[in-house]
Amino acid sequence: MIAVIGAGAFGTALSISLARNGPVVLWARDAEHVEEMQATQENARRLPDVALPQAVTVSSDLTCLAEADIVLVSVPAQKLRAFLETHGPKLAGKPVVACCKGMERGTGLRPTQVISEHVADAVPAMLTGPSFAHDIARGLPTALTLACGSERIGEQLQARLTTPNIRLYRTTDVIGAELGGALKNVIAIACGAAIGAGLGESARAALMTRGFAELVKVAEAYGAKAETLAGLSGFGDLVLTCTSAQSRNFRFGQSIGAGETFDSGVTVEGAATAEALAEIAQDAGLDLPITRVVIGLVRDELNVREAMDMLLQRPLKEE
Ligand SMILES: NC(=O)C1=CN([C@@H]2O[C@H](COP(=O)(O)OP(=O)(O)OC[C@H]3O[C@@H](n4cnc5c(N)ncnc54)[C@H](OP(=O)(O)O)[C@@H]3O)[C@@H](O)[C@H]2O)C=CC1
Ligand SMILES: O=C(CO)COP(=O)(O)O
Repeated sequence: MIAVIGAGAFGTALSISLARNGPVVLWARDAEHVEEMQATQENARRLPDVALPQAVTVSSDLTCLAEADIVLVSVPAQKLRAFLETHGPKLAGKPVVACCKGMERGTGLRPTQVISEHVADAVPAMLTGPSFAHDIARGLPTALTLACGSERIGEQLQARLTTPNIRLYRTTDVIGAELGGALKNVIAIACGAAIGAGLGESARAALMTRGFAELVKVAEAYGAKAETLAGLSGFGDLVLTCTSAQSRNFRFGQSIGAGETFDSGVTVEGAATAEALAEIAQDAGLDLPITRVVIGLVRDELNVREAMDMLLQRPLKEE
């Protein structure tokens, strides 16, 4: 059986799709939330208007993990450590698939590194790529990356987690898959801010392209492979997130650009990841101009016009 930790939008969507292969248990920390989902067969708080199939059992009791041979963890990257500090030992020895996109503030660690710190004999893997929760839950076609350092376990996970509407490509480049997914969210905030401020589609294309160059610079410095970054988990997800108003990171940027408020309860991974990235970039001697302006925008230390001037007035260089 497959267990999914975290009944957010993504965990719920993955459970719905995986249930087409067999039984799934979806764990949520809040017993009241679980009761609501059981009563209505829907996760109205996080993924409204999609029915939970019978093959999904919703529970707030982690003893369900004993029966699971694969565990997907779908809590936000900044919340992963808190979950594992309490419950990590229950995952010992199992393949644990991180489904979150981010870099931890204060440590700069990737989700699979946080898992390895807290789960004994962990076999960490990563599921990432261009997909909105609602698309997956509605059965629309998607293609994602499954990254696992072990070729053998990666193949097993690829087979078990492929569903009728999720086609999985496999890689052993875990670093590349994780960093692509984390960093594209920062660039999506920049693109959203440009569009929200009315700077136009040419500005968005420039930010996506130079943002991708920034993503590649960081990820290669940490050992990622160029082909992973050019694939679904990097370029693919950058395109989706920077061009769709379904993206929360993009919408958050758009609200900054338009001078509007944004609901602080909405998960926006790119804001914390930009800060984490700046912390590690300084130590690694990396110059990340787009990340820098995103931090300025998020902290409200810059407006969009000042951010654009900062980017445009940098010394001229070769592409
Ligand atoms: N939504 C999407 O389209 C996609 C999301 N992702 C990634 O999935 C990850 C999760 O996002 P998403 O599901 O959308 O987020 P949501 O905001 O919808 O849900 C977050 C979930 O995490 C739970 N949670 C938070 N902290 C803890 C904790 N300490 N212990 C246990 N559970 C916790 C929340 O529980 P509670 O409700 O009790 O607060 C909630 O169920 C992110 O990294 C995101 O980038 C990836 C692809 C697509
Ligand atoms: O990662 C995602 C799409 O692949 C979801 O993006 P948001 O978190 O910006 O909504």
